[in-house]
Amino acid sequence: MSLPPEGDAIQLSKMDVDSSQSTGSAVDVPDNEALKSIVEGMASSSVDENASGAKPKADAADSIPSSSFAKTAIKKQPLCVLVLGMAGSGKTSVVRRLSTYLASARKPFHTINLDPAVKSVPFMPYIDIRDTVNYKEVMKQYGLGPNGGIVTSLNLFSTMFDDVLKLIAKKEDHLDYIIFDTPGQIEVFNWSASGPIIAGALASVYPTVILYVVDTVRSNNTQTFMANMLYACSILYKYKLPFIIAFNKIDITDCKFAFEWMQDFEVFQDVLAEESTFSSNLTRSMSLALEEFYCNIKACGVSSFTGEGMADLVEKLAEGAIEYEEYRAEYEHLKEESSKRREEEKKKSMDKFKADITADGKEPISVVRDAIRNETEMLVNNYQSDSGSEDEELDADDIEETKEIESFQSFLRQQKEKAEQQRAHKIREQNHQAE
Ligand SMILES: Nc1nc2c(ncn2[C@@H]2O[C@H](COP(=O)(O)OP(=O)(O)OP(=O)(O)O)[C@@H](O)[C@H]2O)c(=O)[nH]1
Repeated sequence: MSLPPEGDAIQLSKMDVDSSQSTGSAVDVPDNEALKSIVEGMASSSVDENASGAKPKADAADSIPSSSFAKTAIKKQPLCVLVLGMAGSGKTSVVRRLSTYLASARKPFHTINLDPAVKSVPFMPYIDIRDTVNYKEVMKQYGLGPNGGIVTSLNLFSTMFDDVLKLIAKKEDHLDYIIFDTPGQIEVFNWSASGPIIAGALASVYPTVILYVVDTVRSNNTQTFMANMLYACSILYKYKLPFIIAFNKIDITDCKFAFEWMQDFEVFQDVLAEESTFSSNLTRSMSLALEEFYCNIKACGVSSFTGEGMADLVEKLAEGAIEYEEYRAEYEHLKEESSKRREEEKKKSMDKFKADITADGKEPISVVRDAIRNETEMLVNNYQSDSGSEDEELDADDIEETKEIESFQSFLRQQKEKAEQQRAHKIREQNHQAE
């Protein structure tokens, strides 16, 4: 693990995957301590301002003393943009183009690469999963194929996502956007454990939106369009975060048709009427179900090649950030409700416990009773077996021990009687109250 030279994008530690343990042994847990030291180290290192678009250090706001009301009253938070989409839809290209656009608009941002299998990243990521998890070693050590390796790598990475949050927190005051590029296969993020962990962790701290990239050229086909929309719908309802669809590659095909299909159900039906396959019938019936989904999303057309539509996309992201506030309110409400529920459950079990406590308040009756019964039975058994052979001579120690046993037995009997009396008293009281 080595720190990048000052001025480079900061990287997480390389996960220690020891190739000598290649047969069936578990991959080492990510080196959190090393990460922590990097977090500390970051305080003194600087990030490449030009590559990442971060604000110059000598910002006017920085010259305001930290005790200043103006600086502490308004806490700026970056907008997290999770870029998802089918394989080859152009996620990475969109992240790259958006980065260029934000840099030229002097909007500070960072990019984070969550794709462990990507060969090269055409932008300078602030955090790169490949610096933490070696996906090929994961495949080797777990005996997995490429997809399993990607899923496992992302799952491993998500276990240390709190460290990623700490790294982000170090820079949050200076950032407007944090853009996350995700693995090529959408199911890796969407249906594995890591997706909800990462999205949930981000959304619980920062305004977060999902940017769903669609290949407009391929979506010209009604069935591909419907498959894309069903996927988008499942993501929207799964994460319940503000959702933006970016129809990419509009330099090849205009995305007007897609907007029409989304806005006007009949136009889509007319196109489907020209097809008579079984799948078009299925698509027809499904399109009805998606009407409500279309009302809840924002869409725009972009080209990662020409940069067309980037201004519109940034506008949609800003709307998403506003919409997120509703999510935050709901999230806070849910959090409050669940903590209330937990409190009530705690109180209920406490009451139950108190009701089961003896008069001297030391132990629940049932516990004392069971302990006494067990002890008594054990001692009586021992005593009987010991005294079974009358011919045996008892030495002084044996006599002493027998006396002790007898006296302890009598103590236990008393305790048992006391406990039984209390129990009977309690039952009487309960019956009395019931009457
Ligand atoms: N014409 C055109 N091609 C594009 C555009 N955006 C991406 N591409 C091309 O589409 C292909 C896939 O782009 P990527 O950015 O790698 O897509 P991705 O979704 O990140 O791909 P994976 O992560 O590997 O699934 C590449 O060949 C890009 O050059 C665009 O706006 N216009």
